[in-house]
Amino acid sequence: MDALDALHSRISVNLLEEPGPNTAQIDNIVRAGLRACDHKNLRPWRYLLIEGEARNKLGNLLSNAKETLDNAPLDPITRDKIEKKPLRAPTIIAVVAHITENPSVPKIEQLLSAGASAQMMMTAAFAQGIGAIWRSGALMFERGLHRELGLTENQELVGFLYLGTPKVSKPVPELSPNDFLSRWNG
Ligand SMILES: Cc1cc2nc3c(=O)[nH]c(=O)nc-3n(C[C@H](O)[C@H](O)[C@H](O)COP(=O)(O)O)c2cc1C
Repeated sequence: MDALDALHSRISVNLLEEPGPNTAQIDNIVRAGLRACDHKNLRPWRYLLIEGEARNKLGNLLSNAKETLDNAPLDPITRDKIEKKPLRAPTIIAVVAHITENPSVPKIEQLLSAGASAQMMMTAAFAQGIGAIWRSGALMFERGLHRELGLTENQELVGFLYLGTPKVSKPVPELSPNDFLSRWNG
């Protein structure tokens, strides 16, 4: 797919099924992430590939994170619902912002770069015909979850990219550049 076509027509897919992207496709997705704009070339991104049984473990961690945030045990129905969330896609890539102290690059810029990296990956997935949706939620910011995922104190979760074969197709919304672009003449 032509780069501009992908950029102009990328769309998220929330209903995904097997198979997930293959090794070469994942490599392409990560390579796209690595081309995000990056002040001082700090490379403020890391990625965790979560597939197969690891998705069940992630579900378990998400339930635990919910219990921590609520400071109360989950009822079995809610626990089951949360535990199944990662099973909505065969493949998940967790995008992590890796923040380093730098006098020229504040944390916000490094987080933005990690977000840009995630967006690049979303577009690379779309360009290869892979369905993808960027998911987050309050649980994503729970530090116990971070620790269990192996994140260090200077790392933040930016999002979970759910990847797989699209089950549905959606039209691309019509948006006009003129509704968002204005000229500033000083
Ligand atoms: C930082 C971030 C977090 C998001 N979290 C969620 C989420 O948890 N659940 C969800 O359904 N969509 C979430 N979205 C939105 C979808 O990824 C998607 O962009 C949105 O549904 C619009 O669809 P489109 O990308 O096809 O325009 C998030 C988007 C961003 C940028």
